[in-house]
This record gives sequence, C-alpha cells and structure tokens, in this order.
Amino acid sequence: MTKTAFLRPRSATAAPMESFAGLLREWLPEQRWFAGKDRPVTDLHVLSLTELFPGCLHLLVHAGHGGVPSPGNTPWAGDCYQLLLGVREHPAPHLGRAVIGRVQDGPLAGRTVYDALHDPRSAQLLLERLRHPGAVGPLRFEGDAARRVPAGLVPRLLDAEQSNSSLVYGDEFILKVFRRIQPGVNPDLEVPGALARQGCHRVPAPVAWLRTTHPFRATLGVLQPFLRDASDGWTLALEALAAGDDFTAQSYALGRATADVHLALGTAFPVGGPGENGPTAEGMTERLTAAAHSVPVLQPFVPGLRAAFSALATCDPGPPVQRIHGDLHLGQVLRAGHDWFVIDFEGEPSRPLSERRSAHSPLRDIAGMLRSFDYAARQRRPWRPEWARACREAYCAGYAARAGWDPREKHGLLRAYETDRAVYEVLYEARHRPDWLPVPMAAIERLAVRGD
Ligand SMILES: Nc1ncnc2c1ncn2[C@@H]1O[C@H](COP(=O)(O)OP(=O)(O)O)[C@@H](O)[C@H]1O
Ligand SMILES: O=P(O)(O)O[C@H]1O[C@H](CO)[C@@H](O[C@H]2O[C@H](CO)[C@@H](O)[C@H](O)[C@H]2O)[C@H](O)[C@H]1O
Repeated sequence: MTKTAFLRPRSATAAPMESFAGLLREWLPEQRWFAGKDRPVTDLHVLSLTELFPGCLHLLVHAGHGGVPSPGNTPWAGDCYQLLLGVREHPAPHLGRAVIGRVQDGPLAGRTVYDALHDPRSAQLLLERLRHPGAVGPLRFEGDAARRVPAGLVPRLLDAEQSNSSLVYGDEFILKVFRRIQPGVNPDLEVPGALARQGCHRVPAPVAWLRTTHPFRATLGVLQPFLRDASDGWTLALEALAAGDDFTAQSYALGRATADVHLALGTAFPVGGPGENGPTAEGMTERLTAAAHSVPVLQPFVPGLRAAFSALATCDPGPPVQRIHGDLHLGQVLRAGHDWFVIDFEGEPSRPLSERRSAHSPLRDIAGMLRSFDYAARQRRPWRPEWARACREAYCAGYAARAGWDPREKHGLLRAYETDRAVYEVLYEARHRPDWLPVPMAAIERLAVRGD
C-alpha cells in the first residue's frame, strides 16, 4: 500500500515542451492533493495570477471536468487549485520531480516551470512575506501581531500523504498551503484561532496566514507552531500493534482530549441546538446513494446500510449539534510529551465549505476516531479486532469522563455515524488509494450484515 504512488518522478531533461495550460493539465492529476482523479480534466484556465516575487508566480487555476459540477465547491463546474510556480531559464538539478515542464509558447516561452514549494529559496521568500504583513495584488499576508517569527528559518517540504502541502521552517513553524480552494474562510484558520482565544491548549494557534480577495475571498495558507518531537496517533497505533502493545491508556487520553476540544468548540461557537435525526438520516442516505453510484462494490450492501439510517427515527436526538472537527482520525492527532493535540480542522475535503462550517453532532467526530482504530488494526495480518475493540471502549470511556455523557449509550446514533463515515472512506479510498478499499469495505460488510 504505497502512499506516494501519485508522485511520478519527472526529470528536467525529460520535461515535455508544451503550452502552459497543457503542461498543467497533465501535471495536476498526478498530484496527491488533486481531487478530480476520477474524471478527466477537460479544460483549465487561470483565475488569478500574481507575481509573488521575481521568478515565482502565484496562481489560482480552475480545472473543469466537462461541465459536471463538483459538489458545492465553486459556483462553476470543476475545482479551483492554488499553485506556486517557479519560472527559470534553465532547470536546476535539485528541482528533480518538482519540474512541470518547458513552456512552448506565450510570455513564458522557453522557460521551465516547477512547483516552487520544492525550492528552498522560494520557500524562504514565502516566509519572509508572512513575516511582513501586507498586500501583493489580491494576496493579503496577515498575522497575530503578538507572535514573532524569526528570520532565516530553514524550510523543508513535508513529503507525507496529504490533501494539502506543508512546509516546516526550522522545526519551529509549519505552513500549510491549501491546494483546493473554496470561497470563504477556511475552518483550519477559523477554528484554531477561536480555540486559542478560548485558551484551549490542545490546538496549535495560527501565527500568520495568507488569503486572497480575487476571484473570491478565500484562505490560502496558515502558519502555526510546529510541535517538535511529536508523533501522530496513526504512527503510534501501528507501532503499538507491531510490538503487541496495549493502546488503551493512550486511547483513553485521546477520548479526554477529544472531549476537551468539543467543549471548547461549543463555547467558541455557540451555535448549538438539539440534533434532528430526520434530516441527519436523509443526508446520510443521499451520500450513500451517491457513493454506491460512484463505487459499485457498495451496491449489494445498500439495503443493510440504509437500515442503520432509518433506525434513527426511533433514536433520541443525542447531544446538541455544534462545530466539530469534521474529519477526526488517528492521523489528525499528535502526541507531544504526555499530551494529545488535535490538528487539521478543515473537515472532509470533498464536502462543501458551508457544510463543513455548520453545526454537527459530536458523535460524527467520535465515529471517525472509532473507525480509525479499526483501520489501524487491519494493517496487520492476522487482523486484530480485539485490539480495536479495546481501544474503542477506552476512547469512549475517556470521552465520557470529560464530557459527562457516554457515546456508548447512543448506540443507534453511533452506528449511523460510523456507517456514514465508512461510506465516505470507501469513496475516499476508491478515489485516492484503491489498494486500501478492502479496509472500509470490511466495515461496510460488518455494519450492513451484522449491524454492530
Ligand atoms: N503543528 C504541527 N506540529 C507538528 N506536525 C504537524 C503540525 N501540523 C501538521 N503536522 C504534520 O503535518 C501533517 C499534515 O498536516 P495536516 O494539517 O493533516 O495536512 P493535510 O490537510 O494536508 O492532511 C500531519 O500529519 C503532521 O504530521
Ligand atoms: O488527513 P486528511 O485530511 O487528508 O484526511 C483524508 O485522508 C486520510 C488518509 O490519510 C483519510 O483517513 C483514512 O485513512 C487513515 C489511515 O491512513 C485512517 O486512520 C482513517 O481512519 C481513515 O478515514 C481521511 O478519511 C481523509 O479525509
């Protein structure tokens, strides 16, 4: 199960000579963060182009898929992506696979373009811009005046499997450059900022950020403190499994940390109200229908899965809805020292921003984490259902100890949210990592047939 299969190596000498748009049309679908892999890019045009500094262009491009709108992303069909492109007369060897190609015609004719985030010089200049708030064309560099970012921090691009691109500066700060851009404030800036103002220590607070005003207002990137020596929950869980270690104490602490974040979110965004099971079941059923249409292996399980959603009619509405994390799993939590921290408040990247910023049941996050223990336990053969079960129990117990209500007592709701999450995972894996599809499919079978 390789995580970087989409990063096909390119070399500067083998770079094709093509039109600028032609080069991008070929390069974009190869990127891990490109969302439209299941549909060909039929048209591509530049929505905004700004010279960030000499030799570095900032672009927002629209990738169209033959008029089929992407769910709720932009008012037009297709998706908008943020690119930072370096432009050089001659390709430099250190750029390796970052080279996109040589442009054949137009104002860039004969030049080589490359992904500037791979170029340490460009990454340094980007941080310089963030250190000095101001505007460049439609771009706005802003920050928390109380936080000082030192000059000269050495950048490195994280080579992880990601929906976005992240640069670490001197192991002190991390800059997340959003790739798929939607109009509006990104919750990964909005939420950590609001939680920091609440004094919640579980979330690294934004230090500086980049946004645009054209062709619409949107958040483009966020700089936050880098948690040095932290390990993510996914790595820790896999290490524990490999060593045959128990992971229940960590799971319990993670449950408490999740409840802390939910409590702080409830205070920072007082949007609550009772959950309404009718509309919740309707939304889940619609997502299931759409997913089964895209991923036909789901189809035989649809009746069993629908049962989990229709059973909501007889469940109590559960805890009040509120702002939540929206895509909580073991890869979104970092253990540093003895504490768990929560990162990446963007929500599920394929969902519209308005939906990701609205109130949901906290059970949705809890279900996401419960699914993640199952994912981890299935990484080894023979798979370890009892390991996952013990973690799930401990996580819920930790959550209950802090939140004052026990997720295990909301069995019907939890089953529906777990089912909804597993359906999302099937879609995600089919699109991004087809080798992983059996992992959520095993849960689909369990939830559809046995219902537990
Ligand atoms: N504040 C931080 N401190 C240390 N590592 C971080 C921090 N934020 C993110 N990371 C690392 O960067 C990775 C990607 O970050 P994330 O926000 O999840 O990006 P994406 O949305 O692209 O998945 C995380 O898995 C984690 O390893
Ligand atoms: O971290 P992202 O915001 O990019 O989240 C997306 O990618 C995740 C994979 O990296 C995906 O998570 C799924 O795989 C994880 C193991 O790699 C597992 O722990 C999660 O439980 C499972 O959902 C996530 O769904 C997707 O939104």
